[in-house]
Amino acid sequence: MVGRANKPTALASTPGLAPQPQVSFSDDNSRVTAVLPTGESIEVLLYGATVISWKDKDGTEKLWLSEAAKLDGTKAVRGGIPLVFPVFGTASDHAQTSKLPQHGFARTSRWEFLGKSTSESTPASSTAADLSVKLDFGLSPAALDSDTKSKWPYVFNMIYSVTLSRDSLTTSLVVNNDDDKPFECQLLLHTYLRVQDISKVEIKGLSSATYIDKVNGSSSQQTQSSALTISGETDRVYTPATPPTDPVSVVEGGKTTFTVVRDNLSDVVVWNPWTEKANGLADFAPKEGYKNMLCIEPGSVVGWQTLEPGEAFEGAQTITISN
Ligand SMILES: O=P(O)(O)OC[C@H]1O[C@@H](O)[C@H](O)[C@@H](O)[C@@H]1O
Repeated sequence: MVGRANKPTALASTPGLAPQPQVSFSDDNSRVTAVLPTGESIEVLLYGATVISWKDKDGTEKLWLSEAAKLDGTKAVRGGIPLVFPVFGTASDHAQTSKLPQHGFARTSRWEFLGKSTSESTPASSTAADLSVKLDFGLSPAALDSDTKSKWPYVFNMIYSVTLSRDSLTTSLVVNNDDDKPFECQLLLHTYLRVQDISKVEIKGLSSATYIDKVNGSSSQQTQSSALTISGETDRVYTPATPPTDPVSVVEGGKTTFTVVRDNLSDVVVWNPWTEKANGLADFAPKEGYKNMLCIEPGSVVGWQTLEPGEAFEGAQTITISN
């Protein structure tokens, strides 16, 4: 455990040198916040290691968080970036995870804050160094309740790293199998992006990708023919054929607002509940909020990752904003 502090603190600068701009930081034992000297900020709940806020230098929120989201640890957070592990949705036909609730237990477990670190980079366009901050969180069976442990009795260890830079947010999840038997898992970064007006949004980078449409319940694969627009309930699991480094971008009113680059995550879920589904979700508010959100969820959810004893799987996303 590193650096518990109740009041905001600034990370130390090098002794003997003029004081440098610093990252300010606070940890009140239920949420961790970090603010770059240039104004960008993030806030992460220990419950679920859920990123609940990401603001740019002007204080503009980039993630959508429901006004009715429970932040007290009684329910998975509706908004931000909940973590899905070890099962996406429910999987009654998959023996190892069949007893687990929807989207598994990572988003409803209390994670441990492991520590923070900063790094500097000098962009080509500037001589001043930019700071970024990385926050690390950990989860292992020790933090699970006995009911969850009985439903998923594997010894594992996960590290989730959240890195805030001036124009981007990277979230990276590493799963280690510390057991003496293999286990199978799925994982997903369930990112709720904030948009101004969903009717003006186009999602690019999925053209020619195959997908399963969960709204019509069909298990047959379809192929995306052009940029995707959202005009009704949308719940699709895409598996782009392109390398995962090819970005998925969100374009609003003709301007690219988010670019999502995946690392080692082959699938992308696109979800918007639209009117009826949003009405049915007690923690979704305001009910018109579906117009201001779009879930772009990089993951590994089609099929299963098998981890042998001692093996690890790492997947990450980097979301870049254009101002
Ligand atoms: O209400 P939950 O459990 O947070 O899930 C929200 C949505 O999450 C998406 O990832 C799923 O594809 C949807 O089917 C689901 O409705």
